[in-house]
Amino acid sequence: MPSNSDSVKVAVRVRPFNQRERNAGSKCVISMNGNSTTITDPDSGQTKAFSFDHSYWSHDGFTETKDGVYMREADHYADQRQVFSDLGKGVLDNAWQGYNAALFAYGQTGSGKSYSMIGYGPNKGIVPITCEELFKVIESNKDKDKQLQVSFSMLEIYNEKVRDLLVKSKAETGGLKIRQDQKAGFYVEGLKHVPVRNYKEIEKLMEQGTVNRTTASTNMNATSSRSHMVITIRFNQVIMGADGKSNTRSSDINLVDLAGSERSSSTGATGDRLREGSAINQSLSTLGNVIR
Ligand SMILES: Nc1ncnc2c1ncn2[C@@H]1O[C@H](COP(=O)(O)OP(=O)(O)OP(=O)(O)O)[C@@H](O)[C@H]1O
Repeated sequence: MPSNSDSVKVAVRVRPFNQRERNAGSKCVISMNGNSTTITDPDSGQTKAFSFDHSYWSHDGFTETKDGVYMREADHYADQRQVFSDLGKGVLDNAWQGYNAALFAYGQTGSGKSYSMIGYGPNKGIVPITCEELFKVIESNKDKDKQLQVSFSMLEIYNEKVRDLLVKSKAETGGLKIRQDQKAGFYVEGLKHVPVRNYKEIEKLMEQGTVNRTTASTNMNATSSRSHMVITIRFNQVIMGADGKSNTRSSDINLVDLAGSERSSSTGATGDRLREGSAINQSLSTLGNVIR
């Protein structure tokens, strides 16, 4: 990360109630003011405020068009574009300067991670908007001495096993190996990095990967992701020098949609779902330790 910006930024987002919460007559205990998020204990009325780099209110203040687009109606509503402008854009700017960047979506199951990262239907999330914006700039490049190359990979970690989401067949056992190289750092052996020439190609790969990703319905979320997903956009800028030698500036943008933490009593998980849930919770707590 460049030294003139904070190396870590944290944002929270509150989504609208889902059907289950509406049926239960739930009351919203979160309020937001600027970057501050306040939680109120519904019994005692006690409040606790937290400050983040961004607090996004997406609970209400919008209408849904007949095409299914969530449109801002009130000023306080944070739409997908705004979340991209604050978070995805910084990641892109860093990539242009040759820095690696990572964006994680973390939260309880059903809290809206996949919605923010990938999006549903016409409400595109950070990942597709970032890719779209990247290619807009690439396509406007008129510098003949600068070649811009992009490749795309997409993997999931399901029950502690790494699987390439751009490969259709689900290997019964095994999974890809994570290795460490002195120069390249950590990498996944055998993972496909597909060269892409335009946004349409990325969109197609992303659709394919999303279909291959393991999801299932639980009591908490009808479209619950049962795996952690990592999309890597590798961006190379090959710059021709006056001496005829080329210089490559390379950066990886890692976009991570984690599986949600869950309580088996709330998700109603048994069998496979329970096994997945316990792998998810264990790996999230390990990730927490690593970050700490
Ligand atoms: N900001 C939002 N605006 C409107 N709807 C949202 C928003 N965030 C989430 N939703 C809706 O809430 C539901 C759950 O969201 P999502 O699938 O993104 O959760 P998740 O955190 O990825 O869950 P899991 O960890 O179980 O995969 C979806 O139907 C999604 O469309």
